Amino acid sequence: KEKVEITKEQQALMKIITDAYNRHQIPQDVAKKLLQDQYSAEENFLLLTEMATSQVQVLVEFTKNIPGFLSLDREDQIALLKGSAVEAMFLRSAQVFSRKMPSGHTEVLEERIRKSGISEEFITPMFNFYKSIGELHMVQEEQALLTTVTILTPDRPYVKDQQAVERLQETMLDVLRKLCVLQHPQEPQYFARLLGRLTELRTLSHYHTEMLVSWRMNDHKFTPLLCEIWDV
Ligand SMILES: Cc1cc(OCc2c(-c3c(Cl)cncc3Cl)noc2C(C)C)ccc1-c1ccc2c(C(=O)O)cn(C)c2c1
Repeated sequence: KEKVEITKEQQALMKIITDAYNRHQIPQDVAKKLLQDQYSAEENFLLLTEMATSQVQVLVEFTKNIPGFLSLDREDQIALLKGSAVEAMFLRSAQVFSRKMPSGHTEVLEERIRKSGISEEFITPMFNFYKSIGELHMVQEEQALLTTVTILTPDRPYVKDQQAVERLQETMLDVLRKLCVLQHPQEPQYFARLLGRLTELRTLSHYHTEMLVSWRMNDHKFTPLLCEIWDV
């Protein structure tokens, strides 16, 4: 039985990424708006759009703290952010649901998502994903590393130097694999289950493109930042 050991530099890498992940969160005043009492589909859409915009800003700041990311080709950095934003946001909102936010927030957030003009065919897989993430009971280091692995996916559209991204992603995957073995010794398949969620994320991301199209058709407006990152 090989002894799994996280090296000193892997420990340091994990600390940088986890601290950055915890430091960059949606500001409380934005999150609090979820509790205001208007519940129309319009109001819900506007609130969620504000959450998404704030979340993208948080994501950009977090990504800058991934060791090696800023050394990548500038255009590749943009391509990675555009290509992974939706998946990173699904991961984050899933973790918000599984973390059980302050009393009532989770229910309110679920209610607003269910009543924001998203068709049932997308709501079901979305909440199934939230549930499957919750069942993993990830520690915060695993959450931060899984988000980092998602951002560092080499085969996003328009990435030129895929090898450079692959090298960074492999570094993160190695730490995540060891962490899973150490955190879940009784579950040798845990790391494989985590990576399975990344496949589920890709499917959700395709659904999301259709969600955007149907919102557009109903003349819903997005913010400039979301238009840029989602090409809407
Ligand atoms: C919960 C949500 C939704 C959201 O996007 C909302 C949307 C989505 C969509 C959908 Cl519904 C579900 N998952 C992912 C997407 Cl990206 N698709 O389009 C939109 C808008 C443009 C209508 C963006 C961000 C959060 C979010 C994330 C983190 C936190 C957080 C914390 O970290 O402490 C506290 N709060 C209240 C959070 C809210």
